[in-house]
Amino acid sequence: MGELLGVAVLGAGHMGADHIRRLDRVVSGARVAAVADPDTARAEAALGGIGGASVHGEAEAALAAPGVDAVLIASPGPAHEEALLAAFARGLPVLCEKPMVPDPAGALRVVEAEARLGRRLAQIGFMRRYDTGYLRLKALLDGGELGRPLMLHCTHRNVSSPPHFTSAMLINSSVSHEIDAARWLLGQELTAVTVLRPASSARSPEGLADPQFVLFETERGALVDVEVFVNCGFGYQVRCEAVGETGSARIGDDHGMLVTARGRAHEEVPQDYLVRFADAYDREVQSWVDATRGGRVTGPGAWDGYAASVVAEAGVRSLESGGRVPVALAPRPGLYGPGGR
Ligand SMILES: NC(=O)C1=CN([C@@H]2O[C@H](COP(=O)(O)OP(=O)(O)OC[C@H]3O[C@@H](n4cnc5c(N)ncnc54)[C@H](O)[C@@H]3O)[C@@H](O)[C@H]2O)C=CC1
Ligand SMILES: O=C1[C@@H](O)[C@H](O)[C@@H](O)[C@H](O)[C@H]1O
Repeated sequence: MGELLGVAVLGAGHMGADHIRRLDRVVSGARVAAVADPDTARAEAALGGIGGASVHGEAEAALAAPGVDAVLIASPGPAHEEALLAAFARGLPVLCEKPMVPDPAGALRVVEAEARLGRRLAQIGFMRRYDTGYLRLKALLDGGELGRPLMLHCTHRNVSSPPHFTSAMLINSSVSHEIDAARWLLGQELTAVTVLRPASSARSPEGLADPQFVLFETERGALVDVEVFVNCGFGYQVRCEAVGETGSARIGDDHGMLVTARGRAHEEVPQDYLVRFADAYDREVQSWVDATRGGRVTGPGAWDGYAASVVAEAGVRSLESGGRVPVALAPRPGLYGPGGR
């Protein structure tokens, strides 16, 4: 490694471009060494003239480029397994956007490959673990301030969904964040899932089951409900209320600016995740760079990515059947420790 961690960014779309900007201008200790995207013009545009970075049409070529010490995967979910395994084969540390691998069998292959290496290389991009509100909620829960946790009530609304979005992606892309946040906040595995379909919004694309209502059960009897609505049209809203035996706490109402002008006051509502979670992404990537430069892996790992995929897949089956679907995780390899979350 040179003075700075040389990062290969795979995928230069919305998230990839934002991470390239972040690595170049926000985070310290790293530089963009290579970018791969089948759309090389998009990769060039995302780089926007950043010097010293090579552009490639294939991920493998970026991993092999000079000066690459680590990898940030921001390609679409189905491309993640191949990229993760290629990074492992080269011994490169990885920050992989969620979902780690949408298909649980593929996610398990990633866990097994990392376990065979005998050391952790992957951090998964569940950035809510770096959001100030979520961190405060976690501290309250861990400190026993709310008593034994009984319920989490979650809201996840997007202004609109991208054209390729499917009904399953409301769960395995959007709700994957609540799945990870619930496991982390409660320190419990999710054991069953039931998905209900209210009437779809007339504003949502034809055929998309949107909104959905998702109910998770946990291993110690808590319940987690999630309203997910990805074409709500009115704002990006992510809320979470924890209810315990002795108190409750809610996050997600205090984002945006309070504007007072011409005798009226209104609050600005963020329109997307890049605004709402900007600080969390910054902290996530800085923390990954710092840990990687120190030869460590911290934050959510491959086991968390795998667990999220299994729970999400159970959710998709419940969406299709309308019934309650139990969650069955494979045995956890020793590499991930007994807590694993
Ligand atoms: N943490 C978060 O809040 C968010 C995470 N994401 C995740 O980030 C990832 C990317 O999402 P977006 O940027 O929204 O998608 P996007 O569609 O805007 O960009 C994906 C890019 O990857 C490129 N690509 C396709 N196959 C590739 C391959 N094999 N190797 C390298 N590049 C490839 C595409 O040409 C495209 O430029 C997904 O996993 C998504 O779930 C997306 C939005 C927010
Ligand atoms: O990860 C994300 C997107 O992929 C997903 O599609 C959105 O619903 C989430 O709000 C966003 O954080």
